[in-house]
Amino acid sequence: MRILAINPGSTSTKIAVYEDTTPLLVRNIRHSVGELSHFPRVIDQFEFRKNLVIEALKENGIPFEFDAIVGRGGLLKPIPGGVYEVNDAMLDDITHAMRSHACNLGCLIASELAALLPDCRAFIADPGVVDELDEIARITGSPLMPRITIWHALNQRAIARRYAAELTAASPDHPVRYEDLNLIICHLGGGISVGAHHNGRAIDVNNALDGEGPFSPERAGTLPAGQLIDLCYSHRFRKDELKKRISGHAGLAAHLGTTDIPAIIKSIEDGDEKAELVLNAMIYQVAKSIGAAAVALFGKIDAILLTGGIAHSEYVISRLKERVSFLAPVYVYPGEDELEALAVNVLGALRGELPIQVYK
Ligand SMILES: Nc1ncnc2c1ncn2[C@@H]1O[C@H](COP(=O)(O)OP(=O)(O)O)[C@@H](O)[C@H]1O
Ligand SMILES: CCCC(=O)OP(=O)(O)O
Repeated sequence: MRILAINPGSTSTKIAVYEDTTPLLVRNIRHSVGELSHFPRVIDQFEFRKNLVIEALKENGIPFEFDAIVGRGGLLKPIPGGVYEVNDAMLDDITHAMRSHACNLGCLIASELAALLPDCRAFIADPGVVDELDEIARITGSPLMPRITIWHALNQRAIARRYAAELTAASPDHPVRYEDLNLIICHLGGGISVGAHHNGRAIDVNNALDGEGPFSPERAGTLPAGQLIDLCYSHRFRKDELKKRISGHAGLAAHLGTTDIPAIIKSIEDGDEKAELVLNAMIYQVAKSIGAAAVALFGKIDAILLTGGIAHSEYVISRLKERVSFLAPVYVYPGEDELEALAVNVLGALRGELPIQVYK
């Protein structure tokens, strides 16, 4: 089976081609804040990102022949995890999605490219709206505003399974499954999500997109609600501009004008005190979220797993470990397994080993 996996993130477009479980191509195309600022809305990046995928295939001599195309995404209604075939209801909900994020493009690009080929099917797997919250975690102080989650479901699960597989490989007589573990998993990407996983379910995890949790390279995280309301009525910003102050032009992008962590660390080394304070504040907020997840798990934690692009950074990881290592052993999985997870999920579905769910 030949599978094309497409993962549009807030700061990158990642693609991979798999022949069954063998990767034939893996590409990570990074996008600067300036490059994406030309597009008023994320949905306007559709042609740009689709063409990047087609060009990457051409440049690497990969023929446009696939059994399935799978995209990460999108921000649908809350649904159980798993593999879903793209259908009209999904495309309609994505096209009219209330929330904007690059992962919405994954579903749209997969669908459009699959339609160019006879017998090629389009899928998504474990989108960011996978919802397994404990009921107690949904309640906020306002009945008007129950909590929802938007998070790196695909990668957090993939990393959890990888950790369990590593434990099993180390002690084959004592096989361990993700479903046996209590884990805190922190994805450090353009957005940052911190999940409390209890026996294979993310019972609590922040909404990494819409103003909840730690701030991140391009998200505001939790904001002071009163000040936000005052800003809404200040006539200083239009609604779409204010939304960008929560997701897009927020976090490190708003404070420092870049989401590029290596560049920020370089300027800290060159003596930029503002950059140092802001990056350290982001690390501090992530550590506090990990502490909150520890409480959700009653302090019974097998491991803390740190993943995402920023987990490549020794600067960030060493400072995070300093604050959270007292809770549980910390393991680092730099980058993500999202492309492989997309391909493996779809392969399982095409082989009849995993159910293909229908989005309604
Ligand atoms: N080698 C690296 N060292 C430190 N930070 C990195 C490295 N590579 C990527 N990053 C940072 O990781 C973030 C993007 O993470 P990623 O998981 O790719 O996110 P997304 O899917 O949101 O685009 C960016 O802020 C980027 O600067
Ligand atoms: C879909 C929400 C998860 C998220 O924030 O993803 P990115 O880090 O890729 O922006």
